[in-house]
Amino acid sequence: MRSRPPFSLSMAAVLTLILGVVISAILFASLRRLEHDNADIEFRQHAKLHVVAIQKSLDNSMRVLTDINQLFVAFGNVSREQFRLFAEPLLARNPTIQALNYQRLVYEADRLAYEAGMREQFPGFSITEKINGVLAPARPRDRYRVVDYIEPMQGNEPALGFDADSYGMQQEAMQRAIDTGEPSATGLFQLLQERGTQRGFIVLMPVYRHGITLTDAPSRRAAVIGFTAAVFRSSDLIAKALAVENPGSLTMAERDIDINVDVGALMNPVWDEQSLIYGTGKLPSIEKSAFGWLLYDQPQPYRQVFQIAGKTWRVEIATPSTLFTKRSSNALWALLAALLFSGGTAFCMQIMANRSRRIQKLVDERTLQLRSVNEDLIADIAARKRTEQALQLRQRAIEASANAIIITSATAPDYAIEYVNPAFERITGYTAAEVIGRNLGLLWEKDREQSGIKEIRGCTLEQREGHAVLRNYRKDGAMFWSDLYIAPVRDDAGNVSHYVAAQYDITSTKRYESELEFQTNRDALTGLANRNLLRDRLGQAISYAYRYGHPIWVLFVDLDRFKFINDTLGHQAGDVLLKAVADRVQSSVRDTDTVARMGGDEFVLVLPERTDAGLSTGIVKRIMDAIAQPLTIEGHEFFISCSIGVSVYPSDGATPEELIKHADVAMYRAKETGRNNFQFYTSEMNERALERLRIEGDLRNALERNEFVLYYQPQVDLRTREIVGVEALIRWQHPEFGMVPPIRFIGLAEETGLIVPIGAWAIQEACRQCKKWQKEGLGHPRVAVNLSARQFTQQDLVDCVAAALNETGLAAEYLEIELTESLVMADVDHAIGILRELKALGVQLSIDDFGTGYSSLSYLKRFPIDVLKIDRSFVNDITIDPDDAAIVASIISLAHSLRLQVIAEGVETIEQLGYLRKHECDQIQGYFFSRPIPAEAMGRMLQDGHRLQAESAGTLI
Ligand SMILES: Nc1nc2c(ncn2[C@@H]2O[C@H](COP(=O)(O)O[C@H]3[C@@H](O)[C@H](n4cnc5c(=O)[nH]c(N)nc54)O[C@@H]3COP(=O)(O)O)[C@@H](O)[C@H]2O)c(=O)[nH]1
Repeated sequence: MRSRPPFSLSMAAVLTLILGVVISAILFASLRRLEHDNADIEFRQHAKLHVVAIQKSLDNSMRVLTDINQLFVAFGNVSREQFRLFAEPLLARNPTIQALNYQRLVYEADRLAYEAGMREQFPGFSITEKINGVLAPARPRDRYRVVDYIEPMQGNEPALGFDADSYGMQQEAMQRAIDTGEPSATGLFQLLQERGTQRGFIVLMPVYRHGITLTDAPSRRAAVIGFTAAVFRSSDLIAKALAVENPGSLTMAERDIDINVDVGALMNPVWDEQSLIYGTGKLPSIEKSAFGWLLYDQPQPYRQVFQIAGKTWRVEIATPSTLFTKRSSNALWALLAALLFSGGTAFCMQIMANRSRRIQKLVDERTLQLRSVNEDLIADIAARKRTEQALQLRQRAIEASANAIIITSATAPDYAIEYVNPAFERITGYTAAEVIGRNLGLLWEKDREQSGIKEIRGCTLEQREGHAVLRNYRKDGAMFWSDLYIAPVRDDAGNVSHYVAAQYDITSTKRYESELEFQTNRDALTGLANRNLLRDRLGQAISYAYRYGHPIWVLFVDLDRFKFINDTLGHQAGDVLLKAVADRVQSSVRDTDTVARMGGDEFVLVLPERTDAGLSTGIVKRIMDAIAQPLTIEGHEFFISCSIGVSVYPSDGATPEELIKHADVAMYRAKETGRNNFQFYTSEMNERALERLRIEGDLRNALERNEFVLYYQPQVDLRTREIVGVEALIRWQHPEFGMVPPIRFIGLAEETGLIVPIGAWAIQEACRQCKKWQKEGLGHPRVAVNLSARQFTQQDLVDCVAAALNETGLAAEYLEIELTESLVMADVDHAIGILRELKALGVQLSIDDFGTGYSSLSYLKRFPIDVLKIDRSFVNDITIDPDDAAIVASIISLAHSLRLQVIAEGVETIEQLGYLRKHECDQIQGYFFSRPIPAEAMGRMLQDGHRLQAESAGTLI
């Protein structure tokens, strides 16, 4: 049940009411003002009429008096009868006049006669005066102003014969009348004939002797014989005047003005009770208040002053204040009507406000309900939208998934596919249309021997989740690895209605795993086992051998001259060679044997002995033979040999590390004994290997200990037979091992980087020595210094050479830098840059071991070189190998065509010398002339002027 709202005034209603009241009040005030003004105007109009009436009445009376006076002027002597006849109609027409009389001036002398004559008509007549308030015969005096004629007689009898002069108050008026000849009124006094309390007055007008010319006051006084007078009862005069003016009504005020009118008429210009001849009400008091007009009708008093009969008359008309409702209630009614209207309007407003409030409340309630419903609706819509969006998102996510998603029916036995996403189509090559309705097994139907298939089947039978890695097959038959997750989908009742399967293509992962496995255990270049797998396999083999008491052979294979091939042909060619060797080695052994590559050109083989086939050196030879087979790389045929060290389990070691290390030591020994052979490990070999390690350690301190020396091998000019140069060749004077040849430590120094400071020392020392010889006057041979690969890549090589020249003072032209052909060909552009810088110093440049590499003629042209040095290996066989002889001849010819000097090294025999001379080789170097010798010996040779023997040269050629 709805509760009634608490009553409250609406603002609109209150404002309406206030406005209504204000308007009502204004309306009321306006109407009241109007009414009041109307009443005022009306009052003044009527007041004027009153005044006019009074004035007219007085004027008329004065005219009557004048008329009666004119009677005397006209006739001189007027009889009583004539007077009566004349006065009666005048009086009838002017009822305001109490009486008209003629006052005759009677002198004392004439009194008796006069009185006697009068008694004839009026027995007992005598001139009278008022003595002590009682009429009595007038006391004798000079002159009497006797009321002789009086009309009407009735009511005025006491006045007949009265000596008016006995009233002193008339003297002034009488004198004024005489002097002016005009009517002149007396003051107010009690008339003789008055019975009541009313006062009266008399207006006198002189009667002059007939025929006298009146020029001035004295003549008038002298000529005056009497007076005509009009007698007025003051109140009656005004009352009658007002009545005459407004006949049929008591007062004009009562009839016309409809208000009480106070009229005051005075014979005085100022208000004076004594001179008040007529008065009603409370005149002259007028109540005045600022808002009196609002509630009371009281017009402003009307005053008028005028002159009549020598007197100033003042008439004042006022009305007492009366409640306006007495005569005017329009304003009140209007006020009431306005108030009622305002109240009604306010009430209506209140009702409307209440109604609006109720409606508003209802609207609010409905709005709240609607809002609540709306919010619920919005929330519902939002929830639906979210659900829809979530569904769409899932749908899109499934569609966008990079992995295959399959939904199948849970109905056995088909478990038919109902949905597959685009990823499934992409991965398998099947379209959705092709697989829908079929069993997911179509992906592995040609490869059913997989354990994962059993797991997936178990999942569907037991209605559970599951996972399996499977080999699947695309529509085109290509295999791919699939990681398949399957899960049951339950309906609202909890029954399995479908299965959802997510299929991840893990082919790349599998490939990566196998690659990783390969990288972890395999040599990337050859695919052979790497160190890891080798250790693992060797460990397993040791375990097996240990258990069954079988021996194991570990072969350490190192290719001979591989570095040369690698340096000359480049890494790519080296790789080809290594792969070929790997294949040959692999195919030389049993599948169960392990072939590993240790890095570079080193291979290790694990050959466990088997009961069916024992181990023999035949296996080693077979391997060496396989490797020694000719090999063609980039069109060049190579014959490569190897050195093999063999260690045997258990005699040479019990661990993989020991066995590999000892095989390595044996391989070194094999190398030392002339390459292309094999050596079984012996304990002595180990000592030598240890010695090598020691040499490496000592090499680091050799420079500081000044253990290096330079030997010099002379270079002889074949035309002059004189020594024109020397090659500086380093030697290490080891405190224990004696003189160590460079072949034993240069490689080690290269590997360790020690070649850089050692090489720098060699350049410095060679320059110093050469300069010394020059200073000693031993001629000017140039000194050639070998530069290793590591030095050639040294940043400050040029600075180093320049410093050596500067510090020793050797002229650059006497220094020759020897670089191997393979070194400059490794990076031609770099080499050209360095060579140019070196050449800019002024030094000579020669290419060492020329012929062993593959110098391009175009490159050769670009190199700023001076000398080509024919490799010893060609020189060695020029007398027995026509090919080498041809090569040497070609090199000489080529060098000359390029305007280069040619020097042949390794000249040991006179035949070699003869061949070289024949082919115009420029210089030779070799044991034939001199081995490398210490500096002192070289100095002596220079000093001695040692020359190539002409006989020998000539003989041999
Ligand atoms: N980077 C540096 N390499 C150097 C330096 N000193 C030497 N070497 C290099 O060491 C290698 C071996 O040098 P070495 O044992 O001194 O052998 C030289 C000669 O003794 C040898 N030779 C000279 N004539 C003959 C000969 O008639 N028969 C023969 N069997 N051997 C001979 O040849 C070596 C000089 O060869 P090459 O340098 O190619 O002219 C060697 O490669 C040196 O380069 C060094 O300071 N720095």
